[in-house]
Amino acid sequence: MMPPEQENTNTSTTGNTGPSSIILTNWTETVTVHAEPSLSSSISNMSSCSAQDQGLQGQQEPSLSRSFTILRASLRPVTLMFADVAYSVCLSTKGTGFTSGEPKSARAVLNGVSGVVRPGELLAMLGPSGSGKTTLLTALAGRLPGKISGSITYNGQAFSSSMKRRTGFVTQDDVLYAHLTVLETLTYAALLRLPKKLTREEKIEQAELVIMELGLTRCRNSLVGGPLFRGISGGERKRVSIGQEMLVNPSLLLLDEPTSGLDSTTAQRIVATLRGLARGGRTVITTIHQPSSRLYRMFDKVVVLSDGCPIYSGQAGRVMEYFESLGYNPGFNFMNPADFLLDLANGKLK
Ligand SMILES: Nc1ncnc2c1ncn2[C@@H]1O[C@H](COP(=O)(O)OP(=O)(O)OP(=O)(O)O)[C@@H](O)[C@H]1O
Repeated sequence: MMPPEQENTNTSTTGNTGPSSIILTNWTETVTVHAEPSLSSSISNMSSCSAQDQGLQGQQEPSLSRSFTILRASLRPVTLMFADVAYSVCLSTKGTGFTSGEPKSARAVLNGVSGVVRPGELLAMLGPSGSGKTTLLTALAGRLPGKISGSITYNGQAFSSSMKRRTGFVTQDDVLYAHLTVLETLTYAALLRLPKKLTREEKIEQAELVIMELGLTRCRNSLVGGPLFRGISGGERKRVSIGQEMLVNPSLLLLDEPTSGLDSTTAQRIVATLRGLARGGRTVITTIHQPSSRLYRMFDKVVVLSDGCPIYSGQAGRVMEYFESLGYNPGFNFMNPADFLLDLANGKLK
């Protein structure tokens, strides 16, 4: 099955999302308006706040507007294009694999995957377990070892160290220190990762802003916790991990299963956050398992993988129309498109 559209390969940004109207405007607004903002309401303001931002500039503390300007300047629109991406892993055919003379066989993990994501867009990768979502995400983040065939470009260029600095990657398994509080975790991340141009106070301020933006105020002084003692909840952990990447204001943000194990309301808040980050001028890509139709509607684009092969890559809203044109009919009108796609990817619909 072929992807439905060969997307135009020019690298211009979409619509009105440029570096001049980014999420950080919302952070300042949140600080001035809410003690503990509702995430969805703060997110809903994101894409339209450049005018408000200008209005607020005069009222802000000097340090806040300075750090805001420095971070805003670091945002660069990134158009990510991947074409015909294929990747194989070497497997030992017998024995333990510890001796170099053993015969090896290759297993294709990705096969001919293409797509394009522009600034302002949120792309979701769907597919059954083992279909290659994490492998593709890791490849797009420039972190996959070994040879990848096909092409992956960032504004038409290969992955570079400057692109690496502008990329945020949230892995499925977080690496957080159990004995630190949420505030300490994000403050240390800010002190270590924010540019030297910012003062210590400005960096701490950014950590506080991210806490508010992600609705973590209630647990800001709670220990993160771990396997040996209980700390913050699973959803809060995910948001702390996302916050660590949000702090550095990445232009390209990739997340592996940010909603796994979460209730539908928390999952919706996280996807709303991601959409808000995209609308602020970023390029956002996430893998996701079994999204509800409410979540599905928040995606701009989807790539659906089945055993490493793409069965769809394009606009999320046109998926049903595309498969209907191929003769695949869900049979009733109110089906969650994600359920339909996963049935297709699992080979349940013939
Ligand atoms: N280095 C490797 N060595 C062997 N097999 C690998 C390697 N990397 C990936 N695979 C295999 O490739 C397939 C795709 O893995 P991947 O983690 O990308 O799937 P996924 O769609 O993200 O799965 P899940 O939803 O369960 O996380 C799996 O069958 C996995 O076992």
